[in-house]
Amino acid sequence: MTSAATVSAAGLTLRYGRTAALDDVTLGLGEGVTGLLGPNGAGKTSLLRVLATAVPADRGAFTVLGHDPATAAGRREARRRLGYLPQNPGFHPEFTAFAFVDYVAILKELTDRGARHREVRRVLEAVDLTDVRGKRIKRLSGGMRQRVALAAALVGDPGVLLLDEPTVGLDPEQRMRFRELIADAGASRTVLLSTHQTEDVAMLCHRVIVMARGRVRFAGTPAELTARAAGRVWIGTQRDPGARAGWRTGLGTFRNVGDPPKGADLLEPTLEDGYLLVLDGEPAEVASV
Ligand SMILES: Nc1ncnc2c1ncn2[C@@H]1O[C@H](COP(=O)(O)OP(=O)(O)OP(=O)(O)O)[C@@H](O)[C@H]1O
Repeated sequence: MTSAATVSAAGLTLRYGRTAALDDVTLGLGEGVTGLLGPNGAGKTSLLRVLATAVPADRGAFTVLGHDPATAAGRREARRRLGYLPQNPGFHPEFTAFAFVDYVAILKELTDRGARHREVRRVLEAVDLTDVRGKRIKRLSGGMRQRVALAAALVGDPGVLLLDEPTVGLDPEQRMRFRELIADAGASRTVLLSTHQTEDVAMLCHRVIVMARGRVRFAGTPAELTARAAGRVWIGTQRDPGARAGWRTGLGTFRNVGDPPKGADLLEPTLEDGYLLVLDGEPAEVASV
């Protein structure tokens, strides 16, 4: 479903002292939801912060819907088209849901009070929070707070949404509900979704990017990532020496991922199996996203 890239990045590099949070990241995003997977410290938040224009990269360039944030005018245009849900949204707990989203709308330059309030009501409705819009944020559940943060990111109907681990801490039902909202948002936009949940990616995403140590290690479809583990997952009575990863299941057997022995009892791979193999020093395979 992707056609022309809506977000293109080339050679993005961001260093913190000796750590390369981003190391020569090149990618292209299109409409739909792209999942961003990677272990702790992989650089996911750094990538989202750079693309959100919250932090400038040390090297490299990118465009958002054709606008280049390297120039002041381009940055203003890019920011008008971006919605960003950061990892820790930093709510003021005394704000009501409405007041918080309204505050974000003011920051997004919606100066006409009537039009702004209509927009705030629209985005709160889109995330199903109309009934609690007058409640203080400190009185809302974690799932509701995440929806307030998503509403804030949706203000102004941005063409590009950057979501940093929005499903963390949600119970399965809330997570399902949140996935639906993200899928809706991705129907007509570009969404980049950072997550540790491989099920989020399997159930929701059109594309997936895997990062490790600041580099893109894989970019392709969820099916392509899962296919990386075809013929490489097997069941055994112990962790196999040929396994790159292996763990005891609830049934007491071992699920092994790696190089199976002859005659191994092979299992259908999951996206998580493919992800584990990509992380285990597999050669980088970067298709266009
Ligand atoms: N402000 C900072 N100062 C110093 N180092 C930083 C800073 N922000 C990030 N880093 C480092 O950059 C690297 C990438 O961090 P980043 O937060 O982007 O990873 P991540 O993939 O989002 O991790 P997580 O899954 O734990 O959120 C890590 O080594 C981290 O310690």
